[in-house]
Amino acid sequence: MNTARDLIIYYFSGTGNSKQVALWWAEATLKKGIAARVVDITTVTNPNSLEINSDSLMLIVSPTHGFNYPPVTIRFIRRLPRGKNLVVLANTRAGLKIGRFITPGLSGITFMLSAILLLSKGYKLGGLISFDMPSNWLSIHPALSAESANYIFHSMQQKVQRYADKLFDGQSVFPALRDLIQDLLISPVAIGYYLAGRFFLAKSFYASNACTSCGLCEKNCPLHAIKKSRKRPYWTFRCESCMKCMNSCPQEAIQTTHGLWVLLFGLTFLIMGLLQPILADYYRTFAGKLALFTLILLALVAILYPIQYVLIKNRRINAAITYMSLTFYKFWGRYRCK
Ligand SMILES: Cc1cc2nc3c(=O)[nH]c(=O)nc-3n(C[C@H](O)[C@H](O)[C@H](O)COP(=O)(O)O)c2cc1C
Repeated sequence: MNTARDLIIYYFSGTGNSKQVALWWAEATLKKGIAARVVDITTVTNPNSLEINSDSLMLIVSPTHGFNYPPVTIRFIRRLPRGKNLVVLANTRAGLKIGRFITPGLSGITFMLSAILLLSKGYKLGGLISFDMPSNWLSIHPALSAESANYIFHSMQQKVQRYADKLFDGQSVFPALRDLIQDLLISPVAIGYYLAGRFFLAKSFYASNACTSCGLCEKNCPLHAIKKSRKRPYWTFRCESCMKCMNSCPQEAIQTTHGLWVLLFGLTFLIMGLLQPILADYYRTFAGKLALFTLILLALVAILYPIQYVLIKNRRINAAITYMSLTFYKFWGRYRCK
């Protein structure tokens, strides 16, 4: 039997999946007669000053973004005080339903990096568990149907109960280790996303003509990444693409600029071609080419996003960009965690 006197659950959640998993854990823990507390990490201003009882069991739940915990979660773990507590790491991933099967998402370096950070602070690892919740990554795929999402929900709630039972019976709860090989294989992409990809994605959002300037996206952004200028939302580089804004906008006015992605990639390749005679040394290796491509792409994003922001105030230009956004079309839908 695990001897923890209570469970403290720290979570980050964009669209509600990780929050839901945190709440299921609290419920399962309370059923065992053990106290449970659920804390949203975005409400903790200084993790370093947290006073955590040495015999409390800790659970951290967060989505996976680009095969890693998002920066907000890593920052939280990095800033935790030193401690000797047992910590269980959990992530929620992109689950899809095919027939009766729930296909697993990919964790990449999610657990490796966080485990190293925690162990270096003196914590002990009590478990590593992934929960394949309905995918919320609507910049790249349409929303799951309500029926598929409900099926996945039901299955993951049972998984929480199963692992809570095991954990409090003192059994090993490291099922995520089974994914180690595929996680190691995907780790270069995880590093690439963390260093560069997320900045590109953060600048793919804009508000279409349907925006009523209600301010909800700005008010509810967990990372305070949206600013409003002349009544329209503007996404800063603080954005971690958690999808809360897009999935909860009452007008479904927040879109991803898919059409402009194509133009942006085209422009980046064009500049790469023009620079080749000058920077021939960088073109000799794949790593050199990739680094250059990424730098040019990010520089273009930084320059063109403010220009796009001004241009989309023109209703015709806005409409043209919107017709090139897959997220605008009805079939794409939105993901709302129930
Ligand atoms: C920007 C972004 C990146 C994502 N990357 C991954 C990933 O690498 N692997 C994965 O399995 N799921 C990935 N997902 C899916 C989410 O991790 C998953 O839907 C999660 O349950 C969302 O949790 P939340 O509702 O608490 O924010 C990604 C989602 C987003 C928005």
